[in-house]
Amino acid sequence: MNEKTKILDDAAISRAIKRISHEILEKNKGTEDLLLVGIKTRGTPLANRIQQQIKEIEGVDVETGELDISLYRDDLSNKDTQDEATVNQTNITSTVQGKKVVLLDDVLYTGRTVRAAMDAIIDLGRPKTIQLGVLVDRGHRELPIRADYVGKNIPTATNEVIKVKLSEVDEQDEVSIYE
Ligand SMILES: O=P(O)(O)OC[C@H]1O[C@H](OP(=O)(O)OP(=O)(O)O)[C@H](O)[C@@H]1O
Ligand SMILES: O=c1cc[nH]c(=O)[nH]1
Repeated sequence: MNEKTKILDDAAISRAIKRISHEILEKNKGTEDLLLVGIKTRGTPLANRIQQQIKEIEGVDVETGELDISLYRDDLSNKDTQDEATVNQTNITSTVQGKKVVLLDDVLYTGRTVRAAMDAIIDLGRPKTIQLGVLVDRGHRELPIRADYVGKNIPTATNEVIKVKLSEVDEQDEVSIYE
């Protein structure tokens, strides 16, 4: 698989995260009852960076949590492959009851990971709302799911793959498209 185009560099990723942080505050009219939940792997640093931004803007430490969801997809280019997402681990120490939960992930594609994440949250209690923020929306949804906050919409072909790198996990911040 070869890198075709670099879509976002570290400055662009940083700007997108700052914008999303402001949008979360605007939509929710502040920080009250917010709970940021990162979907592993790279949704976790995304949630932490947004938490840091919100702290800088509002001076408030918003609660965070983490979900580990595996997607069993053997071949991204094979449309007939049966994908299923299962929750491996839930690391959410605060209650979700009455919270405004913001799920955060690096890439939104079929929507199956987010569907599993919503099921996991609802198993824990009744949040007031569940919202979704992603760094990249690459299209090709298989479920009626959309993101409330999007870093960048990147129309893709099904044989392409979006790779997000974040320095907490990878050596650098970068979003590229591979073919
Ligand atoms: O909308 P979907 O079709 O569910 O795809 C999106 C998911 O796929 C990727 O996760 P991946 O399973 O590659 O795990 P990783 O984040 O740990 O690399 C990505 O990080 C999203 O969580
Ligand atoms: O292209 C894709 C599809 C799902 N998940 C990714 O990280 N990239």
